[in-house]
Amino acid sequence: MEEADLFYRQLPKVELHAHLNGSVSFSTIEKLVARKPHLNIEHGMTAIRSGQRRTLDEADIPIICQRKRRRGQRAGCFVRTRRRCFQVFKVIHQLVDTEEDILMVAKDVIREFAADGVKYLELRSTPRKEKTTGMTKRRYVETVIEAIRQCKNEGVDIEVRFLVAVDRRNGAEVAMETVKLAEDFMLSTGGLVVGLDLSGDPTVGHGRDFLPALQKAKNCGLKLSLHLSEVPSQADESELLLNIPPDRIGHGTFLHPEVGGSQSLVDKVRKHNTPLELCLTSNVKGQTVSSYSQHHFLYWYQMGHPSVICTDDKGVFCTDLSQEYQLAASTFNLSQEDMWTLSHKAIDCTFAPDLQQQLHQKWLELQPTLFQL
Ligand SMILES: CNc1ncnc2c1ncn2[C@@H]1O[C@H](COP(=O)(O)O)[C@@H](O)[C@H]1O
Repeated sequence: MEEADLFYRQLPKVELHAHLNGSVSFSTIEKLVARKPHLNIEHGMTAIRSGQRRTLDEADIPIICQRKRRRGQRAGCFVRTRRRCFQVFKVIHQLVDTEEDILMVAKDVIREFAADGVKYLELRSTPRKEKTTGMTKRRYVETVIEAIRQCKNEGVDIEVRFLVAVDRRNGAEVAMETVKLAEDFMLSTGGLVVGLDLSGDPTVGHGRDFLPALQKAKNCGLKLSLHLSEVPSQADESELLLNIPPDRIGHGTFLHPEVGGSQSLVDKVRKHNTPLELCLTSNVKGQTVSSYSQHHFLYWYQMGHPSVICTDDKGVFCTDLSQEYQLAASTFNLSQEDMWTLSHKAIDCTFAPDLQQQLHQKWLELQPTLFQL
């Protein structure tokens, strides 16, 4: 491992934007595929490798076609290259449809983040009911919580909290039910469930439909992390959602005036000092940002606004948090000390105020050895 790789791996980090099923690694996918060979799923269908890009919308897919048997080739399923980002999640959901799968996936993801030097992780996931296997939304959340507890008992060196996710595709009524579920778990898990996420295909539905559910969540003490302006032309929606206001913003790619947002949106974000969760590789591979150097990280970072580097979907986008830190440093010419400060400041953006002092302490303990490398 090169010295710079080692530095970013050993740098203590905070991950605040990680979708559980988007974070499933290659080795876990292999275990899932072995459990469900009848699905004929190949790894190329669950990840977007380097050099590959996908647009975010999921319309006019899947184009899962039967491959004609040619000499030297296995028959089976393949997906045409124009498959889009959100289709990939549907494939992963087919593979992860029992409590046993969720437990394995969540434990593997937690261990992998820990091995990557992440000391505090906020996982988010959409509770799913699966008729065929009998999994309920409540059991789904209970199983993720069980995975977090088991990792803790096994001594994995990471603190984990959970955000219950609302998928915008499922509409306002389901969103309200999800808030109720999140509230129940916030009260019954001793602080492991800390908030609510609004995510899903940003081109589907309108944020105004979710205002009552989001407001209810906020009123009952859940922290709000909202995907906002992830795609262009959502200024009206962002304006409405920023009025709540959220506690953190996912992506915020098109908030600023240079990319079709507005100064009024930027002013709102700045007024509340709302941290942004920024996911470089996800945005480049999802084609909402044309290249790393064009990423809006620089806009907010130069302003001194709280900006936290995150992975989004480390499995789907074939990345990890160390790599994202390293990419940001090399793209924007930032020093290792700058990246240290960035990871340290991320502690103040977590939804676990009870842990912040302990995390600051940990960072200070690790600092001398890190800079001796
Ligand atoms: C690429 N940027 C993104 N924008 C919006 N939502 C995203 C996302 N990446 C993932 N998700 C949301 O997370 C789900 C998968 O994890 P869970 O099944 O919930 O654990 C996706 O179905 C989508 O709703």
